[in-house]
Amino acid sequence: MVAPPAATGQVLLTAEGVSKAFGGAQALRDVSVTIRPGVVHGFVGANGAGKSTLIRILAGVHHPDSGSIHLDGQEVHITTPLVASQLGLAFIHQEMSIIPGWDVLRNMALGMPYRTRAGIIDWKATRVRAAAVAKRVGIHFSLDTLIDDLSTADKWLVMIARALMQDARLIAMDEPTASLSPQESNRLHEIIRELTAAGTAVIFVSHRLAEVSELCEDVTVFKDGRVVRSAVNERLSSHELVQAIVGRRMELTQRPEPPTSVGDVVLDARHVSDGRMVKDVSLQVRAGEVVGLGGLVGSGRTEFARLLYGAERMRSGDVALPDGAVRFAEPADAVAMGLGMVPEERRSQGVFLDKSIDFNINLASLNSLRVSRFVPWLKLGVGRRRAERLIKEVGIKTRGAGQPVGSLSGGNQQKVALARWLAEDRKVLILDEPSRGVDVGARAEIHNLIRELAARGAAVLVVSSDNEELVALCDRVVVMADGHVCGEVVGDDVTIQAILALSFSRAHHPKEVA
Ligand SMILES: Nc1ncnc2c1ncn2[C@@H]1O[C@H](COP(=O)(O)OP(=O)(O)OP(=O)(O)O)[C@@H](O)[C@H]1O
Repeated sequence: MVAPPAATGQVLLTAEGVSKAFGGAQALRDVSVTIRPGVVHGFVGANGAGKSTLIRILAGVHHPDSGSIHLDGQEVHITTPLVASQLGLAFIHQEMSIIPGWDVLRNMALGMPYRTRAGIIDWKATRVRAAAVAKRVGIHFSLDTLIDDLSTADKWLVMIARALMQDARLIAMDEPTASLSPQESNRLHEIIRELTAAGTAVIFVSHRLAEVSELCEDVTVFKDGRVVRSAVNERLSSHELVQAIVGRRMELTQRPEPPTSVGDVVLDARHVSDGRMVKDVSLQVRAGEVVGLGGLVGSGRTEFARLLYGAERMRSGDVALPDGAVRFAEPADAVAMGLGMVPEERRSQGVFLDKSIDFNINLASLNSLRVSRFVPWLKLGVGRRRAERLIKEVGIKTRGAGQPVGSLSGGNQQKVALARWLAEDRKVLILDEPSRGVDVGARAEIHNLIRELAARGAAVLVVSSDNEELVALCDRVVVMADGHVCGEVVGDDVTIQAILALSFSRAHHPKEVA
């Protein structure tokens, strides 16, 4: 197959007829893509469709089984990440390659040929260049700031600055906005527009189809390792993108049916504070209810959820479950008491990457697999069948239950983190960003599963920065700002506008002294 011709202008890079298999799994089949200079090119597709695999091939991390790559019309063999970098190709992934403990300057300079004077790194010259690049991407903090002290959005800026330090001609960004607030995403979009205006090509991977539609002039849609649509100089609407990705029309944001029966309060948090980010928060969730917790980044939502399941210590306040007041020292205690949780940081807190899907799914419900209370054996066959059933129900794209979670695509790892809590009925589920990185079709499936769990009597608290998700999923949404609960919307009043209005409601109040 020949790369689709760019309708207008020049061509920077083409991949032609690229195929790649991992073991028995065909990740890419005869894929062709054309990247134009100065253009934002969106890569979209379901989880496991092959987007990251193509990017890793361009980055020199994987090698194609067949096919070719041309840069400026010349065939190139990107055998290692160093070759990619020398060719002017830069890559920024979700799990950013920042060096903790280093300052911004050293993180920006990483990977570029250091300027040396008499064999010693010339930090003075490096700093001058870094300062110019930092200004270009709108870095407003000192280059001496410790990288660990930056927000995710600011770390992205540092990564973009690093790419520019290397004079990158193409920057591929894998889900850059997945962890950013709408405001931070808008700022990143502006920077991307400036980069492309100056001639840099950008590959932009995202499951947020509205932003792809707005930002990307060219789009490639992947499905099951193939390209199913290449749009050149043509903006596809969100609906057109959904149709290409899932192969059918789908409503994007619909309110859920109201619950048929809501029971007693199951999770009762009163006056919870951590002395820092969470200030006197009270919230109740009843059996059968899906309650959303919204607010801007930094509002204290995630911190509050982490206090509830024992990942952080409460300074004051009470949390009660039906069996009485609880104060968990660690998440394992919460799990033993019938809580389930999907933490925000999936890769570091949610799943064991080197272990199989089977192991990860059954991890929280090992007790139910014991042959008897007195025998330390497990009914492994039961566990395996349970894992296989859930793989089907949640739609995890895999070769089988024995596959290590680390070799799944990002969105499929998230599905495993969620499936663990579907293995057994949980009284309370706390889900932080449950569909981050999950494709549009699977997202709807995950939402259905969460609603089903609630219908079976679970009390569900969903923390999300994605207001569309809160509208599509929750019966009621509590909004936090500045560490406080600043309001609540219920039923038909749950709209994106109402959540946003509440999120900003404290913005003009003077900050309290904690
Ligand atoms: N290192 C690997 N070993 C085995 N299989 C792999 C490896 N990397 C990717 N795969 C498989 O290749 C397929 C394509 O995965 P890829 O990561 O490219 O998908 P993706 O479109 O980026 O998905 P997502 O949106 O979830 O990030 C998946 O089935 C995945 O399990």
